[in-house]
This record gives sequence, structure tokens and C-alpha cells, in this order.
Amino acid sequence: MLNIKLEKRLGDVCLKVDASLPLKGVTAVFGLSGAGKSSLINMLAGLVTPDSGSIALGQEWLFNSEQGINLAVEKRRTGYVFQDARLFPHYKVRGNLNYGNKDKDPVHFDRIVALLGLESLLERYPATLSGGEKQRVAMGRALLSRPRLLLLDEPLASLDAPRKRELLPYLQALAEHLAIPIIYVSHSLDEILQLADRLLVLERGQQVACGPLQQVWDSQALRPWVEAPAQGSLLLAEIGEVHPEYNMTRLRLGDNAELWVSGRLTNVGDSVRVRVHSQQVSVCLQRPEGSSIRNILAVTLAEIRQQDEDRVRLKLALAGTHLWANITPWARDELGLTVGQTLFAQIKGLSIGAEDIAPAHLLKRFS
Ligand SMILES: Nc1ncnc2c1ncn2[C@@H]1O[C@H](COP(=O)(O)OP(=O)(O)OP(=O)(O)O)[C@@H](O)[C@H]1O
Repeated sequence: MLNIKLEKRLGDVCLKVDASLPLKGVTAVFGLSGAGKSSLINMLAGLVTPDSGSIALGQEWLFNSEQGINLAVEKRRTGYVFQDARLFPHYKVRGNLNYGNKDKDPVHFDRIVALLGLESLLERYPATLSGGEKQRVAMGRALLSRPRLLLLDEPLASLDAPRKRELLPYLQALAEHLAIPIIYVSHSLDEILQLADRLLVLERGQQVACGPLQQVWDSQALRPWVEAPAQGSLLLAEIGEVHPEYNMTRLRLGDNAELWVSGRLTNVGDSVRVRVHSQQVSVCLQRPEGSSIRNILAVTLAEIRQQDEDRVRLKLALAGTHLWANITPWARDELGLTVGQTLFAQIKGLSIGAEDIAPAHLLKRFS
């Protein structure tokens, strides 16, 4: 495990983290600006010294205040990728990749180049690369030093939306193939959904949650920062078949429940996690007939929570998990909802697209 137990005063903020992370997989660190995300990974890298605590990577102490251990940056063997790629403009991509890399193993070099799709870029200068390509080179350089821990500080933050979409599959490939812990700082839940299998949430330096993504997503920890339209449930599903006539795919949820989503997912049998926006879920007392809505699921009302003046959140038990629906207080009163009753949840097929579906290989492996 990567065991982190740290305290550090940073001006008005006291950063306090106590987390135990697996030695594989992506842990996203989420929090508002100033929450302490960068300070945390700077402490893991050895760039900032904690006031007290310890960091153990497997059997080795990187830092232990009681034992007086504080491994130097270069001895920690962490790879660090910043928001901007920080490449040397006068070196070609090949030179940038090899910079500071004493290990000249060509097999390792080729593997990293292939993983990040850098083959055709090797003889180009950074000035000729897109923002996404530069970040791929920065990741390659970090990985060529064979790090034991990879730290990514909002690597997509400086990119526009198309470049972000272009880089995501490479990050997903890293998450799948690297057998080291990856700490990914982000304040984008979309990115976190696509990449992370664990989530650590910081609020003004305090760790308010740390655990498997689905668990933290479902807890109250994220609620204060997620605007109502972005609220949603994360469900685990298995890809079923593509519709023979329409551009839609069936996902299997368990207990014979299924969900039709937009688009064609052809990896039948693969596990995915799927986000269902709470605003896109409505409920009926009887199974509706003649509806345009493709997904009508029998659910049990598990909880009714008044979120604010305008919104009531319903927790709906379904196939061993649950789904959240946002409705108005008026609808709650008119339907006379009570906990324990059977309802029919309706979810538009069009409301779940590619950006809501992410591979769940890591989640499956570590759960
Ligand atoms: N050396 C320092 N001395 C005093 N205060 C500091 C120091 N370093 C960081 N801080 C403060 O600690 C808090 C956390 O900073 P940090 O950069 O870690 O936050 P962050 O979550 O990464 O924010 P952002 O998303 O804006 O990058 C901020 O209020 C910052 O001003």
C-alpha cells in the first residue's frame, strides 16, 4: 500500500491527510482551488516537507518525521507531470524523452513510446506539437525514469475540450497498464469518472473522504461542490448487445435490470461504470405505457431527502445498488411518496452518452 499520514500548515490552511492507497490504480485528488491538492502531491514528491507524519511506499519510508527520514526528491523515484508540459524547446521529442534518463533500455523506451503513441513525434520539436501531444511527451519522460509512483497535477487543465478528449484514452491506457500508484489531481468530475478508481476529497486542507470512486461519489462528500445538473449516480454494468436497428446499446445492471444507452459499445461482456444524471430520472407510481422513454425500471424508494427549496432527492434501490432522482417538492407531495414503495424510474436513453460511460476494469480489479 501507499500509506500517507501527513500534516502541514500552509498559511491559514492546515493540510491533514490520512489515506491508504493500493499500489496500482488511479486515485483522483479532488477539491476546490486552494484545498491543498498540489501541496499534497508536492509532499509525496519530496518538494514540500510535511510538519509531521509519514509516507510509506510499500515497505519503504519516503518520509517519517518520528524516525527523521526524508528521502531526497531523486531517491523517491516519482514521476511528476504538471499542468503545462515543461519541455525543452531546443530538444526534439526524442531528446526530451531521454533527458535525465540514465536507463537507456531500448525495449522500455519503445514500450513507453508505443503506450503513448509517440512514434511519429520523435523527431519533432515541441513548438510543432499540440498541447495534448506535449503532455503525452511529458508523461513519456516521467515514465522513462521508471517511477514507483506517478503524480499528475491536472495534466488536462491547460487543454481545450477536443485536446482533452484526445488525451483521455492515453491516460486510460496508462491506468490500465502501469503497475504503480497514480495520483491524479483534478477538479473535473468528468475526468475523474473516466480515469479514477479511487477518490480522495479535500476541503480546505481536510480530507473529507477517501475510498472507491463509486462509494465516495455516492456519499455526501461531493455534494457541496456539485451543482444540481451535474449530480448523478454511478452504476456498474456490463456491456450487452448493440440494438439490431438503432444506434443504441443495452447495458446489463444485474437482477435482470437493463439500461439502453446512446451509441454503439461493441466490447460485449466488458464492465463499465455509467453515470446517470439525477435530473434525467423521473418516477411514476405505475409502469407507464406508450412512453418515448426507453428505460423504465422497477425500483424501491429507499430515501427521500429535501435537498433545497427547489429539489427533493430520491434514493431508489435497484439491482443491488441505487439510483438518485431529483424531483420537485410539488411532485413529491402530489405522488404521496413514502419510503419502501415500489416506483418506476424513467431514464431517457439519449441522456446517457459516451462521456457518461467509462471502463471499469480497475474498479473491478480492486473492489
Ligand atoms: N508555502 C506556502 N505558504 C503559505 N501558504 C501556502 C503555501 N503553499 C500553499 N499555501 C496555501 O495553501 C493552500 C493550498 O494550496 P494548494 O496549491 O495546495 O491548493 P490546490 O488545491 O492545489 O489549489 P489549485 O487547484 O488552485 O491549484 C492555499 O490556500 C495556498 O495559498
